[in-house]
Order: sequence, then structure tokens, then C-alpha cells
Amino acid sequence: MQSRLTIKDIARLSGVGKSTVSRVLNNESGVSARTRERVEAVMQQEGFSPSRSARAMRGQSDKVVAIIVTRLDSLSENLAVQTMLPSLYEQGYDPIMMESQFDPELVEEHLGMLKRRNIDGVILFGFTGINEKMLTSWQSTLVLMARDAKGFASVCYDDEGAITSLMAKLYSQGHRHISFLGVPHSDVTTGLRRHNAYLAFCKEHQLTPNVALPGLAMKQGYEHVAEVLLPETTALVCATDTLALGASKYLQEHQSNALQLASVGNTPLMKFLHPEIITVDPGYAEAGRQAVLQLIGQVTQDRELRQIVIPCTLQ
Ligand SMILES: O=P(O)(O)OC[C@H]1O[C@H](O[C@H]2O[C@H](CO)[C@@H](O)[C@H](O)[C@H]2O)[C@H](O)[C@@H](O)[C@@H]1O
Repeated sequence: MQSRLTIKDIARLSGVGKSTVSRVLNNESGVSARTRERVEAVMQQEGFSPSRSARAMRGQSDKVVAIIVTRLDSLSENLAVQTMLPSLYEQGYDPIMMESQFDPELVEEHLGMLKRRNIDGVILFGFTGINEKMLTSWQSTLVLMARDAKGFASVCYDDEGAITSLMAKLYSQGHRHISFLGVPHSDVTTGLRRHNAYLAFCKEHQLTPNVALPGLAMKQGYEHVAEVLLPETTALVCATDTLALGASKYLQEHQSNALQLASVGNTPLMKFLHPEIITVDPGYAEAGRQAVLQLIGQVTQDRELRQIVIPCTLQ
């Protein structure tokens, strides 16, 4: 059986470059009528139709939704995306994946490109620096993940509840010297809200707080955990599984295995490597499902812009 022809093959058979074929497919200017006719004739002769994903990238598919994650290597975002994709396929939508790297300018660029390509809707993993103004033209066709914004649909996690339930569990086990490893306050949800929930619990139960806020990276957990280890510390709450994985590597290397760790995430990697760590599941998978339901509702039925908070579950 002959394998599927690509744009490169069409370019070769027509005697033009790939970009010219691409322009013809996109109906863009900059191609003479003669060349356009030649390329179209070759495509017709060869029965060429661009792949589904290639058409989706150009906004030529009937139904296309973009998912803009902050990091392609984020364990938590991947869990949400894993439930988004089958829900989108089920509804006949082609997804396009993009990455923002926590850069608001990159988000603006992506959104501009998606607008020009007439994409049906966007699921955007939000972060500090994203503001309502840059999202205005998407108000009815966008769902924000992990952040809320006035006038926009969103799916958020219960950041305070997640930390409070971990602290309550450790407290019920008799721990009275519980340290906290988290994320700087410039990150409002994973950083500020989770840290504040830890401080509030300490205040209410007259515990002495002991904190370091290095960041989201596993290496930061590894490098900074020593700062919160006092001789009396018996437990450590980490704002994320990733931080806890870094901290746990350090603790193993320094034979500090007596410390009880707890973290927010309940990711498969954590459950596999460290089933002894207490985790709380913020509901990433459910958040992914809810985001797609919300977005498709907005796009097809004018659904109201809801602000959904997924309840967390102590494991
Ligand atoms: O280490 P990860 O598996 O990536 O999990 C860390 C946290 O990631 C998410 O928060 C971060 O990204 C959000 C966008 O998805 C952003 O709004 C937030 O400010 C970042 O901290 C996730 O929402 C958290 O639950 C994870 O703990």
C-alpha cells in the first residue's frame, strides 16, 4: 500500500517549495495563479488531503480547541490534559497543544495566532501576569485553569483546603513540629494561598511555623529542604508533589527517614515511588473533564461563565 503523501511530497511533485504548498492550502496571497493551479492539480491528481492535525493547526478543521499549558513537563497539568483530550475527541473537537512557560507575552502571541485562525475555543492554564485585558476578546470561548478572573469561566483547585487537610491529618497523628516547603507569594495559588493556609493552621493550633518558599522545581525541593529541618521537626508539608520528590531524595541521602512527608498532588509518580508519603488529590483529572464540559457548553449552547472549584480529597 502506498504511504500517505505529505506536503513535502506535493512540493516535490509540483516543483515548488513546502511554504508555497502551505500558502496554497491556507489560501494565502503570494502565490501566482499559475503556480496555485499547478499545485492544486497535483493535489487533486494524488488525492492529497492534509492530515487532521495539520488542518487543525491551520484552523481548517471544523472544530478546533487549543490547550495552552504552562509547562509540558508539569505532572499536575498533564493529569488534567489527560482527561481533556478524550472528552474533546468524543465531542468531535481536534485539540492543539501549546506551552506558555509562564510568559504572558507568549500567551498573547499564541492567542493572537489562534484568533487569526478562527479557533473555536481555548483552555488556558492561568498564572500570575495573565490579566483580564489580554483575554477580553475570548471571554465567551475561554476557560481558565487553576486561576479565576472576573467575568471569565474557570476551573480552580481548593488550595487552602488541600493544605488544611494535610495539616489536620498530621496533627491527628500527634505531630506538633510541622515544617512547610512551598512556593514564593508571587504565585498566588500554589504559593500564597497554600502558605497562608499552613500559617492559619499553625496559628489556630498554636504551632510554631517553620517555612522555606523556594519555588516549583524538584531541584529546589532538594536544595532547600535542609533549611526547614530543625532537631524537633517530625513532619514536613510540601506545597506540591514535585517539591516533595526533591525533598525526599535529600532526606534519603542524609538518612533522615524518620520524618513524615505530606504533599499536594497525589500524582502517579509519587504514589509509585513513595506510597508512604501522605498526599491530597486536588482533582486534576476531574478539573480536565469539567473544563471541557464548560468550554463546549459555552461554544455550543451559550452556557453561563461558571467559576468551578474542584474539591480536594485526602488519600
Ligand atoms: O509540579 P507540578 O506537577 O507541575 O505541580 C505544581 C503545581 O502546578 C500547578 O500550579 C502551577 O501552574 C498553574 C497553572 O497550571 C499556575 O496557575 C500556578 O500558579 C502554578 O503554581 C497546579 O495548579 C498546582 O496544583 C500544582 O501543585
